[in-house]
Amino acid sequence: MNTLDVMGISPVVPVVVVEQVEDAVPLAKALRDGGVSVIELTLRSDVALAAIAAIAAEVPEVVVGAGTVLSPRDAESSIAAGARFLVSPGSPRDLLDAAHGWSVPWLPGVSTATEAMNVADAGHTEMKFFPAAYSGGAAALGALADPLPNLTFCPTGGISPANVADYLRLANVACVGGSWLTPRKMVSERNWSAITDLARVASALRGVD
Ligand SMILES: O=C(O)C(=O)C[C@H](O)[C@H](O)COP(=O)(O)O
Repeated sequence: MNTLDVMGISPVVPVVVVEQVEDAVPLAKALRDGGVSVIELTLRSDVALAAIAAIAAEVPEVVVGAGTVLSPRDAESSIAAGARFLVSPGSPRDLLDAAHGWSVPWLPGVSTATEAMNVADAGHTEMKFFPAAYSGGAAALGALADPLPNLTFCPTGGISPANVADYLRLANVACVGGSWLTPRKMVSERNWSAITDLARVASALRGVD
């Protein structure tokens, strides 16, 4: 599976924080049942790697990746746990160098034309635009398409049902990332059917034809 394959699974990639490892599998199934078969599970909790491993083993039809990959060590431990892709908020040199050795796709983060050009120079044509809403939003991202037509983005950060369509209609956007499919309260209450409902709405969104 290459980076564009991962980006093509769902118009919205849920960005998830799992605090209790036993929530990982029902959460993945709830998203799947709503038509969202991809998860960016952030390394922002102590159980994140265990949660990735549980989903990879028990819900293999859902493509689970690791988010908040800040170091080569994060990347290696995520791949060892079963992550099938990696996402970072930025694109520092140590990650760009180490990425050549990774066996799974990686979305480095950028928020400016210069960063996007550096990442492209390192061989990546797909990247995360972060934090999207605070870096000029859909208008800024759309404006990058003229000078950088070969690059494809997954904008993330401040995207919601209210503005998601502005991003998905851009020619240089393959998917968006967002935390709104798995609100913290719904997860802590284990309200899986409500998460399935949110996923169903998101999976029906359309990108550029
Ligand atoms: O953890 C990371 O690596 C991140 O890059 C942060 C996420 O992308 C945002 O937490 C998602 O943003 P919201 O949808 O605005 O909540």
